[in-house]
Amino acid sequence: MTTLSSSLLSSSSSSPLCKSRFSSTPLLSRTNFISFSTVTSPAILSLSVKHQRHRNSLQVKSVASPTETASEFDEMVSGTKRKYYMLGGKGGVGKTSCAASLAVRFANNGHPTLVVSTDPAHSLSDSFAQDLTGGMLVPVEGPESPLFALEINPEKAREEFRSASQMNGGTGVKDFMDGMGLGMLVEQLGELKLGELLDTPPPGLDEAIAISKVIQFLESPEYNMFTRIVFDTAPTGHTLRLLSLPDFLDASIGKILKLRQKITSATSAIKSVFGKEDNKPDAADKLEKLRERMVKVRELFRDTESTEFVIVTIPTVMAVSESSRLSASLKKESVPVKRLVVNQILPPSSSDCKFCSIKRKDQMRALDMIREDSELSGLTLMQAPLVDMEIRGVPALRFLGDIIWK
Ligand SMILES: Nc1ncnc2c1ncn2[C@@H]1O[C@H](COP(=O)(O)OP(=O)(O)OP(=O)(O)O)[C@@H](O)[C@H]1O
Repeated sequence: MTTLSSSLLSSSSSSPLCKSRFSSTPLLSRTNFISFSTVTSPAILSLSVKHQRHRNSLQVKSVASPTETASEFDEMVSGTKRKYYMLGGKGGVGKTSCAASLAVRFANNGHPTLVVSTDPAHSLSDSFAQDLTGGMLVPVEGPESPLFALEINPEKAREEFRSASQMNGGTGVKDFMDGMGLGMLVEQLGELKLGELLDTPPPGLDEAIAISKVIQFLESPEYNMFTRIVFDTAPTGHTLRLLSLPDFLDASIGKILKLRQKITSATSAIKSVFGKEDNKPDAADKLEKLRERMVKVRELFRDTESTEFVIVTIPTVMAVSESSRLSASLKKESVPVKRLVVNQILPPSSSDCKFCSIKRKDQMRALDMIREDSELSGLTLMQAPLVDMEIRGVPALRFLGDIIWK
């Protein structure tokens, strides 16, 4: 266990691993960046070990001391029981890159893995440089064990949800009930505001539906081979709403089902007199299944045995503040959180331009904030350097994953 800020941000003697790709750019000309294209070994962060000052108690994984035996990743990768990793944080901090790199790392360590984007603004396809759209599982080429990716189309998933709910509260039932003089009863369905909810979905609804859709996939025998499921979730606000949504939806669907029961018993006598058939015999079943899946989503998020929420952040005051709030909210909702990934850290450099030295100081301040933050200081930190090119495709993700997930 070592300190974070000093070890990461102290200058290092020049290293063959750090080469500038910006030599023609005046602002960045004297800065050393981690270069994916020039680096062959992922052991970049060990460079900073000799510069660390033991200043605080933060646990920093990638600069592990020689006495440490089991790594964080050893813990994450061990066991064949299915585990879920949800990666979330502020918009643009690198959630997708970190989620995709973790999925590649699991697949390269023997786990058949599924990586799912539940962010309505998907970037998994961009990250893997492969078309993953279509709402179905797509095999990703490259890793040693099977890796599949899934981008859930939120609108399509919402439509399915809507049609399942309308089977009980839609115009078909209303017309029939109106015909029976019982329209008033059906109007109560309107008060549940489910239709409104689906017309202007609150942040989090798409994700709740997306995750329930994943559970639906995983229930089928053809997909039960997956032992690691990695979720690339939507930015913080959506995720927080998602946590309370399953309860809310569960309650709404529960009310609909109760009302349905009332309607059914009130009309069954009339139906038998008129000899009318119930033309949607499985509607309640479908809705009940949906409700059950929502309950599973809620349980999944709180299951310390199989699920972990990993917060991804960058070393800026704004991102750290948001991560702290996210951590507090997750704790309040009893969602298990153990690790914090700090992404885009400027790697050690022998010489700094003015821009970089200011940036470094800024990052140092943010890293100190993490160390002093009551919410974040208890988490194990995993660091990712800022690399000098966009992380796209399996080789680049593998490179990043080998650095972060140690
Ligand atoms: N460590 C890094 N070094 C260099 N570039 C990075 C790093 N991490 C992420 N990026 C780049 O930053 C951009 C945003 O990353 P990414 O899409 O992973 O973020 P995100 O948090 O998922 O974004 P959003 O909230 O919009 O979904 C991408 O272009 C990605 O390649």
